[in-house]
Amino acid sequence: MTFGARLDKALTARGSACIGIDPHPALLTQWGLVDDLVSLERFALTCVEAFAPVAAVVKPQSAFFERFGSRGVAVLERTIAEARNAGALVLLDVKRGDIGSTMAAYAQAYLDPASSLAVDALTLSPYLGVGSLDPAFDLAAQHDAGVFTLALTSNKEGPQVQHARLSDGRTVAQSVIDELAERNRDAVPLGSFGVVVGATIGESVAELGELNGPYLVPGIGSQGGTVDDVRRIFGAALPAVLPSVSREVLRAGPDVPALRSAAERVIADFTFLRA
Ligand SMILES: O=c1ccn([C@@H]2O[C@H](COP(=O)(O)O)[C@@H](O)[C@H]2O)c(=O)[nH]1
Repeated sequence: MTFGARLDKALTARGSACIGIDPHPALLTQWGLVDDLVSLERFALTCVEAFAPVAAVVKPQSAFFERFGSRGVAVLERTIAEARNAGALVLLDVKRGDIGSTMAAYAQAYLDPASSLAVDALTLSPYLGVGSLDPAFDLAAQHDAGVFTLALTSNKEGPQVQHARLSDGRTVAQSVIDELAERNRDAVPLGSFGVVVGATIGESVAELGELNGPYLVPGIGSQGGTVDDVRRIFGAALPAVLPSVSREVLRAGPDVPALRSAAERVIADFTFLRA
């Protein structure tokens, strides 16, 4: 089954929410942990226990694992494996992007099922040109995995690049979405090639109705984005929206039932997406 089909099924069964696993140093401290590898593992596996049985998607942020070097990456591998075993789709937020020949190696790392870092989907950055990501798109298609390519990010610096206009008048963000839409053409019920559109973007400078793929929507909660922002930005595309929340939920830890309740509140807030 393609990633798009698996995601569609998971969103129907579990509700539309992606819960982030972001072991920020400040959150480790707030949880009464210290900033070390043992705490990283405790934090990540507590998140898996709380979220993976109920959330459609969990999203580990690779940076917070990589900062501990190879042993942090080993914790990430265990986090990915345990979350998938518990029934969640795992979307790794790692924002890779490089020239095509190097991109092929990144793709192998995250999308080849034989890799210890293999995930259901990952995030990609298109700013070496969307075509440079083709090796990842091709491997994702080969292994029924998914990708989410940055289009309109939630940070305030994004518009400088993403709102720029091409010679044909389209914004850069629109051109990214259009290339992914081409990859999703004819996919049923949902394509596997998603884009990232933040809840904090204000008015969209891109047409969001034609992707036929999922929208990963970060920026909700700690960055100021709201449920109403999501409703306003996406219009007819709302059923394909995957809202993503990290710190707002993680602050409920380290108690597993409290973390799960916080995740379930996010799921409940977004039931309207597929009502
Ligand atoms: O445009 C983007 C793309 C990715 N992110 C990532 O999502 C989470 C957001 O965390 P919160 O605590 O919910 O703010 C984080 O991992 C970012 O790297 C994003 O925020 N915006």
